[in-house]
Amino acid sequence: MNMLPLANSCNIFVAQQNSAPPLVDWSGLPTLVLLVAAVVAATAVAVRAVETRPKGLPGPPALPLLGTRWLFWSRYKMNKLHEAYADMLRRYGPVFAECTPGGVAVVSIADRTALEAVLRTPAKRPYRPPTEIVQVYRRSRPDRYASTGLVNEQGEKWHHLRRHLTAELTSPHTMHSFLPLLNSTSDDFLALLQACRAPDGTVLGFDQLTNRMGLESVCGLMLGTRLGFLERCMSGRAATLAAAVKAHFRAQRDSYYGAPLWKFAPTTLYRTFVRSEETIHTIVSELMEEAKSRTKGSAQDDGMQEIFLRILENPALDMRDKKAAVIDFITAGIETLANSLVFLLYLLSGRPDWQERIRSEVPCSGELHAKDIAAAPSVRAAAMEAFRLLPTAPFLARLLEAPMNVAGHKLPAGTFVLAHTGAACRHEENFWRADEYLPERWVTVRSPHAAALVAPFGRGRRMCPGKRFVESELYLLLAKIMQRWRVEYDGELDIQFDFLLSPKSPVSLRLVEW
Ligand code: HEM
Repeated sequence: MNMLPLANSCNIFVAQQNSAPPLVDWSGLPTLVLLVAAVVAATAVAVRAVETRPKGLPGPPALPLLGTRWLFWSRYKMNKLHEAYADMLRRYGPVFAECTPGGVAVVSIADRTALEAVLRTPAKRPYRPPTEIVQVYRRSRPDRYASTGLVNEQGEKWHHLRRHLTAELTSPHTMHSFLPLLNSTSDDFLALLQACRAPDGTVLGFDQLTNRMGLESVCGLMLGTRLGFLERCMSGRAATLAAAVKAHFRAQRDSYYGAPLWKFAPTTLYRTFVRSEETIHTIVSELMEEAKSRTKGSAQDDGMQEIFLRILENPALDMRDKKAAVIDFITAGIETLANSLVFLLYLLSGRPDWQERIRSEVPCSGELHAKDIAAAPSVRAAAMEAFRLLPTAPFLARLLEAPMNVAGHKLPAGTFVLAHTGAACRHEENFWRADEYLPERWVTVRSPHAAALVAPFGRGRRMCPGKRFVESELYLLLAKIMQRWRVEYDGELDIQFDFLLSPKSPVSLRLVEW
């Protein structure tokens, strides 16, 4: 997802109306005119940056031209953004405002009542601020992109894409049909783990192996075929794709929180982003072509093939949108899934008793069916609790559709809001022993228990369409790992913000025979 759900640029209104090429052509502009224009623009922006914070809202001081972004270049580190927000929520309270260099207020909310109100708002076409760098690049490539894609589009265009692209992905029938393939993919993943285990059970670079699992399973789901990313020696193509996805997320983070120079000149950041986007496009296009030629002549009618084929065959969609959708689904699925699995196992390593409990609830070996998972509430509780404590998307971005009163502050329609669900879930007012990993709270509820705040896949009509698939996969993988090994991890996992919360690579954990 470019996750997309996270913070994004605020110059979106301008960018949306302006389909001019992204980068200024400096060569034809006399320097003096340019300088005068820059000074006038800078003065206007500086005045706005200081003025636009909603009245009475606390927050860090905004500087001319920089807004509050200077904080991410001085006091805080961009790769520790989750800690930066935790610190700001402590300093300024559960509702505070930042200012972008463009002078737009971004209101952070971690107050329960306000969060519930924002997440409950029943918008028909919820507006999630797009990632500007993706938008700018895709608009500069009309040969490849008919739109900026499901993740970044808004309004009717978004609704059209969502309606035509996600029905298969979100259907229980599809997931049911996909389960046998998911079983065999998970078995191959376990075989890979086994092959990479040292004699004491240590698996070095576990996160990279889970990335390959994410890649294989999401490609399997979208393209209807196994691609071999779980073979012992990873192909150069898989490694390149995984690296490009990581670079893609990081570049989105830096484009938002770093200096916005990429908007004016083709900086290294912009070029890195373009390279990652083009690498992903090229590799996924190849995979799609290969999958298409494989499906020719094979009249297999299973749920997973339907996703790919139905997207390709849908006459209501432009071919470029179909391709972009498969690319976006694959990009959205790899890291999110891998990070969630690492977080889940890391947290469980501190609860050997809960691992025993899972093991006692699942069959000893063999293929697992939906009914086996349904009969193992401890599996679902373990995953839910990991999503509460370490969600890979710790906040959701929205533009308010209507004015809203938030903790005594009047926010006008159109306000850019960051809903900090992750931070609110760690608050003692919202959860009993909030900072502890206690899966039992999802079996026997202990007050306080603000379950509505746990929103790892977002909320409302823009909620993640991969949710059903991810849940099936995480449950299955966890059950299969627990069938075979218990998990151990020494020390504390180092977590960083790569536009998603991610474990700092490489992660080593131990898979020990029962
Ligand atoms: C653990 C795995 C995943 C997590 C935690 C996750 C989380 C999210 C979140 C938080 C959002 C934003 C929702 C909102 O704004 O309300 C989102 C959107 C999205 N996700 Fe996921 N996701 C995951 C996996 C996937 C997978 C596997 C796919 C595709 C197969 C996918 C495709 C998308 C798409 C296309 C969107 C944009 C939807 C829209 O704007 O209409 N995600 N995801």
